[in-house]
Parts: sequence; C-alpha cells; structure tokens
Amino acid sequence: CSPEKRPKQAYQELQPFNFFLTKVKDIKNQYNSTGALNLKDLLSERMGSLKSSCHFNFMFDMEWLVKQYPESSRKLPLLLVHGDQGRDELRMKAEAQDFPHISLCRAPLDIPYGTHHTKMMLLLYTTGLRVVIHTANLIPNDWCQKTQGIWVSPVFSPLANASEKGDSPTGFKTDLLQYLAAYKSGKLAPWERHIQAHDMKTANVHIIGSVPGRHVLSQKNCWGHLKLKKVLSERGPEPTLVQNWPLLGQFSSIGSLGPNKEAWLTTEWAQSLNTCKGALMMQGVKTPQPKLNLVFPSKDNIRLSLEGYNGGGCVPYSIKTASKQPWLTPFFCQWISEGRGRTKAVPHIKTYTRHSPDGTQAAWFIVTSANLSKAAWGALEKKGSQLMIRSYELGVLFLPQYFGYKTSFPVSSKLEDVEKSEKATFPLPYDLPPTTYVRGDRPWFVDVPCVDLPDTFGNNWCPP
Ligand SMILES: O=C(O)CCC(=O)Nc1ccc(C(=O)O)c(C(=O)O)c1
Repeated sequence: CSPEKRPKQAYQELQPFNFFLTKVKDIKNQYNSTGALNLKDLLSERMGSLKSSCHFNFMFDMEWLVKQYPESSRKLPLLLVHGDQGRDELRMKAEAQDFPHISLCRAPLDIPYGTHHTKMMLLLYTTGLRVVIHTANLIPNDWCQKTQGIWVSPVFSPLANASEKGDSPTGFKTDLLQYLAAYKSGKLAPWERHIQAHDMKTANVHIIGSVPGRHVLSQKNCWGHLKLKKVLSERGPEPTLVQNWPLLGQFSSIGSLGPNKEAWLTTEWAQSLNTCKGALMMQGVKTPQPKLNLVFPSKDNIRLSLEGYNGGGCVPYSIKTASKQPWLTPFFCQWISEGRGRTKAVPHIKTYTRHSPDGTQAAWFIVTSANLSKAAWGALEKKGSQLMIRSYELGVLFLPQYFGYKTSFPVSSKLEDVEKSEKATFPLPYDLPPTTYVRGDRPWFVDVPCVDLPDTFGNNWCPP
C-alpha cells in the first residue's frame, strides 16, 4: 500500500471490545474510518511513546516493518520472535544485519510440520505496556487488501509495588507468562519481566494459546482446544441458552483432518468448542451437538476479490489435502462481509464463535492465529491422555460476563448498529448468519489452476 495521507480520524478505542480490522485499500472510507487500523496507527505516537518493542510472527519484511514506526522510534530496540530454521534462519539473520537495533529469537519447533504462527506485539512505552494479538504477517501484502483481526489491550501501567500480582479475573497475565515461558528462551526474559512488572487487572479477555509438545497431566488443559474446553466448562454459556446455537469456525487454511468428520472435527474439536458451563461435571452425558458452519472462501470469493486470484496465495488449502476430505465441503459457507465492506477483502483473519440462530447474539467469540488444523488446536493421543500440538498459536476469547452481560453479548457487522446502540455491541468481521455455498461453488484450492473464468483483473490463476 502506498503511504497513506494522514489518517483523518484520531485513534478510536472501540471500547470495550477493542477488536479491530486492518484498513483495506480501495474500499469506501466509511469502512476504514471506524474499527480499522493499520500498522502505522498501531505504532504511532498517539498510542504511546515507545521505548522498545517485540513482534511474534511467521513472516517478516524488516525494511517495511521499520518504516511503519514513526521516524523518532525507528532505532529503538526491536526483538523479532520467529520459527525459521536452517536456511530460512540464515536469511533472517542476514536481513537483520542491516538493522543494528533488531535482535532475533528463534522459537524451538521440535515437532515436524509445526510453524511459529503466533502474531503478537509487545509495546513498551514510557508510560506502560500494551499487548496486541492479531492475525497479519509483518509483510506489506498482509496489511493492504485483506481482512485481518486485531485485539488491542489497554496501556497497562507499571505495578505500584512489585509484590502485587496485577492479574485480571480472566487470568490474562498468568496465561501470557505461561505462554512465553514455554519458549524457554533467555531472549524473552526481559519481556517476561516487563509483563510481570505491569498491572494487567483491566485485561478483559482470556488467552487461548498453543505451544508445540505432547502435553500430559497438568499441562494437557493449558493449550489448544482443551484450554478452550476448560475455560468454557468453568465460565462458558448455560446449556439451556445455547442448545440450538450453531458453532462457527472461520479460517484461511485447513489441515488434514482425517477420513471422516468423526475422526476429529465433530468429535474431539467441536465437542471442546461446544462445551458449556458445568460440562466437566456432566462427563459421559451425551449432549446434542449443534450445527457446525465453516466459513472458508469459495473459488469465486477469491476470483472476485480486490486482489483477484493472487489473493488466494494466503489461503494455502491444497487439493492434495482437500481430496482426502470431501466430507468437509458440506460444512462450508461463503466469506461475506457486506457490513464491514470487506466481502472482496480476502480473509486471513481466523475467528470462532457460538452465536444465536438469527446472528444477533454471541455466547463467546475468539480471534486467533489458529487455522482449522490438528497442528494448531491439538490432537488427542494415547487414549486421550496426551494432547499433541505442532505449532505456536495465540488468540483471545471474549466472554459476555467481562463486558457487562449476563449470558451473551449483542453482535453486528453493521458498524452503524455498533456505534448507535447504547449497549456495547461486538463488531463482527463478517455477516451473520452465514451463507452456505451455492450450487456450483467450490472451495478455494491454492494449487489448482483456474482458467475457466477471469478474475477482477481479467487474469487466470496458474499456481506458482
Ligand atoms: O498448515 C497447513 O496444514 C497448511 C499450510 C498452511 O496453512 N500454512 C500457513 C502458514 C502460515 C500462515 C500465516 O499466514 O501465518 C498461514 C495462515 O495464517 O493462513 C498458513
């Protein structure tokens, strides 16, 4: 994206949810002026006066990243946490040579096919510490014409006295420290100390993270879908409220999920996400499973997008994987975001929610780096005694009770509704209820040529 003229709107805290999308080039300004930020907004002086920062991510363009900082903070200490090994790590180190203020921390990835997928910023200001958890790679293309999600914490003030815990009712600080500890990296120690030293009592979301490993016993419920199951069984919705509320997953890639839906998707994974309060006390009681909708871009969603077929480059679902799981297609719904003006902004965001059939309420909502894969959410092994996770992932869970609601919170993708209702309304990234694929729709496959219909630019797709 070309450097924008100075943004008209001052930074708008979308209190209390603080959930934003990235700005999108070439859509009507009304869809970028509220509830949308770009990286320059996030790093601007208006957010705080930086002392140092740390980025956890998968892809980095260092030269571009440095230019997103204000001139005055372009030389401040910057730590990049990545998962690159071997030749890729050498390339990271070579690129960092040009930037004396940049240091690198490689996350250990000891299980094959794992990725360092987590996308988080730790921003240390002269006045405090801010945490940003999001879904965009640190490359220009991810911040230009896609739909990406961003949760922005308040600025946490330094703790008055170091003996105070300074945690919130959601255990945000404890869980974030537990996540960082899992890297077992000396390079992260300063940032663990910064987190320890700040008062996070106002954090109103739960951390849902994944770290690679074969997690057993007390570690088993700390990560992936079992962490979510634990939080929902303790603080989730009443079964009576949500019994016919569908579960919705929305993501930009899909792993190999097995020979049929019962192998993992509707049993292990969906049962964790469908967990309600008190579930762990109802072991063995078979509760009816709600409808499952999976929002994943169709070929035409990509073809007609602002980027045309090229937009499908960041939706890496391969026909090799898809051909093993034709049973998945009936769950698919189109990417439609008329309310946010982003139907043509390819979704790289990942979200999961349990919403009312009419799409006006949600029992909970998650924005995360985690796609629909066992690598990200975990797969039970050894008769359920261990949860095997391959990748690092990080997301935040919004529960109604932390936003002044008893059972569910109002949601809408129409920002005029969000802004005009005096009740805090969650700004959805897409339209609810979801729309199933129409006849002739097929899922987007990154490695299948498309020569039958031209895209936005009149081009075909001949995968690289
Ligand atoms: O993993 C699989 O089973 C299929 C391959 C895949 O999905 N790879 C991948 C890698 C990086 C990112 C990222 O952008 O961080 C994303 C994403 O976010 O869609 C996806």
